[in-house]
Amino acid sequence: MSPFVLTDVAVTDFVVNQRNGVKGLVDVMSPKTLPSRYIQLPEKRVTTEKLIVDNTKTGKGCLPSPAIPVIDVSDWENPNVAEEICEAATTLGFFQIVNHGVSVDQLSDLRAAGRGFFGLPAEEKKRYWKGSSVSDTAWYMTSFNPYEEAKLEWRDFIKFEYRPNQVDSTAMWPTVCRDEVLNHSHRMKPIGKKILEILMNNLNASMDHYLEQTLMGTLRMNLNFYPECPDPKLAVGTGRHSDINTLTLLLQDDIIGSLYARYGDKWLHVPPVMGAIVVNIGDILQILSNDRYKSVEHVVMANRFLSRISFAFYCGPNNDSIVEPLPEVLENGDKALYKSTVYSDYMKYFFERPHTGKKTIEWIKLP
Ligand SMILES: O=C(O)CCC(=O)C(=O)O
Ligand SMILES: [Fe+2]
Repeated sequence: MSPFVLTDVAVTDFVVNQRNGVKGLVDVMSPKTLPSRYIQLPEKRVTTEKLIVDNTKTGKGCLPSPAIPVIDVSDWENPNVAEEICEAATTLGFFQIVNHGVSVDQLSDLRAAGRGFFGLPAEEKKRYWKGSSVSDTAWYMTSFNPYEEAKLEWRDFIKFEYRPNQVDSTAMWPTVCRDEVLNHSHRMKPIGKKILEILMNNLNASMDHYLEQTLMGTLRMNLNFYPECPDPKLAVGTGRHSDINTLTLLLQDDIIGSLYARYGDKWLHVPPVMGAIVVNIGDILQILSNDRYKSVEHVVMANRFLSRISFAFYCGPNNDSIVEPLPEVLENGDKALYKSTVYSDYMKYFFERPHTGKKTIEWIKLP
């Protein structure tokens, strides 16, 4: 029996104000039903009728279901690789890559280190709470923006920001995962660069120093933790959003598939593939390419019996970068679809609100 009644006020106080996170709630109170603070409005839930069913397995329907492509990148110079990447970026906005050079063991070590962080005593994790973190480049938080959200997301996370020129910026990162997080970013950065080069090449834009600063001048990583949830159908792990960067390289759990990408008015499963990295296009690539590349909404469901961890490596612009459609994509006389925006303003708009689908990019869309 829970020692407290899990009213909205009590949950907010324990999870947010006392900084225990949703993992703290599960560890200490083991709720048998979903507290109402987490019961999403029906339109925010991902229910089975909104999922795309794989009709190749059921034998129903005549058209095959779309599927997120899995691209073998063992030879980056193979023209098929560029073709498949550009095709996925212009259609589904999501693909997975395999044979990228990071081993299954290295990925498992990262997962173990990430679980190590979330498994720390609450008092230890609280030291990183956003707004009063002991590190100015690492913040721990629950949900997404709990001070603005009507309902909370069933997730805790820690965000790391890489500042290459600031020598000791990682000194205060949690030692339980610092080296693995740093190693992972060193492995992901060249992969992100390769993919961005391919995507820019396809737009006839050359990746000079200036463009590189806009595409990947700032690198960040989110470690997301989704505890077991008493009623996943009513909750959401990460709410509907598109990423506000250029490119995300995501390591998801190797067994539990909880990530869904928008396809029409339905949700398409992004299944776990052994050793794969999920890649998705962010809003800034959609803006730079004037809608040639698609930043696709996605959502993460919670799970009943198992916790899940994911690692999102984000390539994005520097705060003072101006984002706008590239001259190369407007050369043929196309009208710019987005107004010029300073990236820090774009981020502010996103982070000041709850997760709300594609609202941020719509905000700068020209009439
Ligand atoms: O947990 C996941 O699979 C995805 C998380 C996500 O969308 C994000 O961190 O931007
Ligand atoms: Fe995302």
